[in-house]
Amino acid sequence: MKRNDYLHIIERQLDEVTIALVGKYTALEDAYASVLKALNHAALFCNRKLKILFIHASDLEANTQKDDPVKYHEAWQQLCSAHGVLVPGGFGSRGIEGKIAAIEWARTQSKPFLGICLGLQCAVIEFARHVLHYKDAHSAEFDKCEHQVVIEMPEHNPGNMGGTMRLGRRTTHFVNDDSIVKKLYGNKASVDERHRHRYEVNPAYIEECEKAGMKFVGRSDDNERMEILELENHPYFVAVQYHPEYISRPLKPSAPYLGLIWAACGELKNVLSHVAKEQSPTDISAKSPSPFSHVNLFRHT
Ligand SMILES: NC(=O)CC[C@H](N)C(=O)O
Repeated sequence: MKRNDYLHIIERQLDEVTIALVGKYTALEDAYASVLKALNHAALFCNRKLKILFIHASDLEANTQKDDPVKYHEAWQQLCSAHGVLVPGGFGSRGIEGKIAAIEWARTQSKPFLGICLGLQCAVIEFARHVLHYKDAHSAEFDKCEHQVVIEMPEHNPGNMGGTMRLGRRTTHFVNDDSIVKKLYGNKASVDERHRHRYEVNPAYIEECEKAGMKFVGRSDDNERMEILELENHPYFVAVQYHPEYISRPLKPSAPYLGLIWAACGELKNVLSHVAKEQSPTDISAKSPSPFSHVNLFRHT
C-alpha cells in the first residue's frame, strides 16, 4: 500500500457515522450484541468510525413528553442528529409507539432507515396509519384493532412461547429487479437468512401498500410471507423480517446493514450506480477507497 493511500484511509476513518438505535432494551447493550457487531462490520467496510446513539423508544412517546419533557426532548434531539436510524427486533408492546414515531420521522425526513423483524412490522404499521390513513392500524401482537396489518402466522399457537416461532434459515426470493437490497446482495435471485418471529405482514394489505409506494421486494418460497420491504422515492428505507446480523462477519458485512451505513454516509447512490453499470458489486470494493477489496465481499450463504 502506498503511503498516500494509507494516509487517506486514516483520514477517512476519522469521519464518523452516527446511527440511532431505537430499542427497548437499550440499558442492556448485550441484548443487541449481534446488531452492534453487524453495524460495526459495515462501518469498518465503509471506513467510518461508528457512533451509536442508544435511544429508549418510550422516551420518544407522548407520555414521556408529559412526565419528563427534558428526557423527551433529549431523545428527539439525538434521533434528529443521527445520520441513520435502526429499529431492531423485539417482543412486547413497551416502546412500540416510540419506534413507530421514529420510523415516521425517518420516512418523512428521508433519513436512511433499517428495520429488523419487529422493525419491519412497525414500518408497516406506520405506513398503514399515516399513508393509507388507517388510524387504528396495529399488530395483532399488541392490539385487537380493526386494521391488523400484522397478524399471527398460522403455525403459531398463542401463549406457547418458543417452539412455535418461525425459526432458522429460510430462502427469500427477490420479486423486483429494481430492488436496492437485491443490488446490495450482488443481484442474487434469492438469499438465505435466519428468522425468529411469530407474526407477519397481513397479505390482505399488500396490494394497497404497494400501490402507495411500499414495495415487498423479497418474499418466501411460497410467495406468502413478506421478507423485505423498500420504500420508493426514499434514499434508503429498508426493512427485513429476518435477522441479517446473525451471519454478518467482520470482512463480509451484511448487505442490508452495509446499505444503511453507505446511505448514512451519503455514498449509497454512487455505489449503486457502479453496480448498475458493471453488474458486479464486488468491483465496487476494488474501486472504493476502502482498504478491503476482497473478492466475494458480498458473499451470502
Ligand atoms: N424477533 C422479532 O423481532 C419478533 C417480532 C415479533 N415480536 C414477532 O414475534 O413476530
